[in-house]
Amino acid sequence: MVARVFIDGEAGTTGLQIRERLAMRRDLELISIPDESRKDPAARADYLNKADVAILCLPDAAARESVDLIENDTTRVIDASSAHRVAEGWAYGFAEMDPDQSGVIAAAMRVANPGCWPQGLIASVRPLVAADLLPADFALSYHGVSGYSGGGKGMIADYEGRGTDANVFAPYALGFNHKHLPEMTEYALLDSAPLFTPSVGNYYKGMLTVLPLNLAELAQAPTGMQLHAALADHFAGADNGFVEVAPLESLERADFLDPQAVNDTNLLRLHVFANDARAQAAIIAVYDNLGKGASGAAVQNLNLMLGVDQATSLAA
Ligand SMILES: NC(=O)C1=CN([C@@H]2O[C@H](COP(=O)(O)OP(=O)(O)OC[C@H]3O[C@@H](n4cnc5c(N)ncnc54)[C@H](OP(=O)(O)O)[C@@H]3O)[C@@H](O)[C@H]2O)C=CC1
Ligand SMILES: CC(=O)N[C@@H](CCC(=O)OP(=O)(O)O)C(=O)O
Repeated sequence: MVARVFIDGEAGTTGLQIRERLAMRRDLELISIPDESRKDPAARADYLNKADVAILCLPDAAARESVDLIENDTTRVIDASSAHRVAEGWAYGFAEMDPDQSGVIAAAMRVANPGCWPQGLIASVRPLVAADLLPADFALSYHGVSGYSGGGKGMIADYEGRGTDANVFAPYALGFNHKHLPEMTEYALLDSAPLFTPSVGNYYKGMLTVLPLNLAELAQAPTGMQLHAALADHFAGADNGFVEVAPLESLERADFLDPQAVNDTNLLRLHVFANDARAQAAIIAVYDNLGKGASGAAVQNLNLMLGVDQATSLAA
């Protein structure tokens, strides 16, 4: 059976990228709403209800509306917005998060695609808490830089309008209340939210996140080798995994740490750096905000839900 896939919000940044990634697929039929009715709830309801899988690439309120417009019990949903990431009845769409998470996604009717910032944190922290190397109440800070496409069409137009006059590096969320905090706390297995200071750079896409670890605060500080081994073991077992762990390093400079290093792929690459004598370490994640951070992850989840092999179908 050829699955019918509807992208609600296909004219947006994430939606367009998903459409491009699916354009050559013969195992599914992309059903597209006419441009003039793309914001008409009645027309959207029609497409949502005739789709086998609906991928929501919308602001949160519109994504909630789409779910309410589904009247049957057959349309499966992948929501790229942050509306349902900690909601009851939704599977969290980070397939490599746990060994059985890809199976949970494969069986789900409702999948919440992860936020771009949470993925770097969850990949860096969850395996360490699960392995008892970090306590759940450890005070963490987390920062990083994202290309401006992370803010969607509005931010793209703003940055491209200002060109080289736009800030090269712009910290934000300095009210310390970013909307990703609940999702980060829950799936990184933390007792409370990290101190999160994201920033936007004046380039289109690609992310680099940093989790500094002041391990001297722990009675039993894990070594860099222990941190690295826990992450490498965790992600070595992931089915269809797109998380890679680079070799353990202790470097003054690392030119390969470029937020754009894995653009146009679905990879999330983790790097571990440590100085055991000081009991200090940092875990750095590099990924494409429109790849593993959004559209690539949505296609990965779609493949899991349709039982399609990632290697042959996820071109990126
Ligand atoms: N960009 C990224 O890196 C990431 C984005 N996401 C999430 O994905 C979702 C989409 O983001 P993104 O693609 O960046 O955003 P964009 O602003 O680029 O696209 C959103 C699209 O939704 C359309 N839209 C808005 N309201 C409605 C409505 N009521 N009915 C139908 N369509 C509507 C917009 O229309 P119009 O074209 O007229 O504005 C636009 O085309 C968001 O929830 C975002 O938070 C998640 C992870 C990363
Ligand atoms: C650079 C930038 O502004 N990024 C967005 C997050 C993009 C993303 O992850 O989207 P969701 O919010 O749907 O998860 C922000 O921080 O709000």
